Amino acid sequence: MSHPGPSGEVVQRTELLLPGPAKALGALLDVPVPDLDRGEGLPLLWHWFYLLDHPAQADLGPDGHPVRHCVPAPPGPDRRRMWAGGQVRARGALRCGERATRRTRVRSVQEKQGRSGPLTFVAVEHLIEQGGHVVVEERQDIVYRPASSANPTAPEGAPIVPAADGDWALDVSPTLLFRFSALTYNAHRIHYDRDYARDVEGYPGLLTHGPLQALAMAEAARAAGCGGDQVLDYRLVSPLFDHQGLIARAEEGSGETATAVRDIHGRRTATGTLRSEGR
Ligand SMILES: CC(C)(COP(=O)(O)OP(=O)(O)OC[C@H]1O[C@@H](n2cnc3c(N)ncnc32)[C@H](O)[C@@H]1OP(=O)(O)O)[C@@H](O)C(=O)NCCC(=O)NCCSC(=O)C[C@](C)(O)C(=O)O
Repeated sequence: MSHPGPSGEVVQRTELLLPGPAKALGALLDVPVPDLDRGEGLPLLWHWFYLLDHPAQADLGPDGHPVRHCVPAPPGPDRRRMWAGGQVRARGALRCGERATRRTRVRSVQEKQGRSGPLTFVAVEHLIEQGGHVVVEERQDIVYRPASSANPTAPEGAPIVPAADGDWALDVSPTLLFRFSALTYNAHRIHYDRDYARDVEGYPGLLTHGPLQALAMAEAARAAGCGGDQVLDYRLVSPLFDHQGLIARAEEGSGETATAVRDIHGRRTATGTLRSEGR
């Protein structure tokens, strides 16, 4: 692996993809693991469990994310990092049993004014190559907010909206969030340290990871048989806390599959569309 450098630099990592992370994800989400020896490659978004950065403990900041020798680096001190959305395009099969290389760089930094205050959006590009071809092309939108920004509150007393036929539901417990953090080597404390999430960042509970919600949308589409879609565009539109459940749904339309995540009260927390390049 090349040593992580400052923003603008390309950070590269190569490894042999082993079956372990895919099997661990299957067990965590109770989803079918495809044939890892002879199959068509890993399902959409399963690359998130491979080619992970391993920052030095000494480089972690107070929120558990690295503050130096990392891409992206936070745009300033005392910022609150969130995963805001992104786009993932599968351009070929990513297979276990073969080496793969990921190249990462910051594509753009944009300052915006949101309802909740100033927002710095950092678009991070990841390209994964295997066998001489780019097989996964991804943009991750990471947002940084000042510590003084207004935080959402959890709606109280709203009626429960039960899961319907075809919904894909997860019980979001601290153990699920902890195991997802461990599988992605993500030490961000908002997902497992309730005291920190409440007292320092001001959230009413542990936050459900953005990638976990995106994965739920992709898995809902896979379970619904909306097969073959290779491009996912998604946004995390509102924080989802650990006591609020996670219910994903995917519905195939004429040009694309619409997908979303809601909490047990019906509040939408993520939206996405899946499409094939050819449709
Ligand atoms: C993103 C928040 C702060 C915007 O907050 P807001 O409501 O203040 O924004 P807004 O007023 O709706 O929009 C302002 C501007 O931002 C843009 N915008 C607005 N939303 C997005 C988006 N998603 N992606 C890209 N752009 C976005 C929007 O289009 C607009 O741009 P414009 O002025 O040009 O029109 C707010 O919607 C929010 O809190 N979303 C939920 C975030 C969340 O819960 N993420 C998952 C948990 S954090 C996590 O998983 C972390 C992890 C894994 O540990 C890790 O660090 O990597």
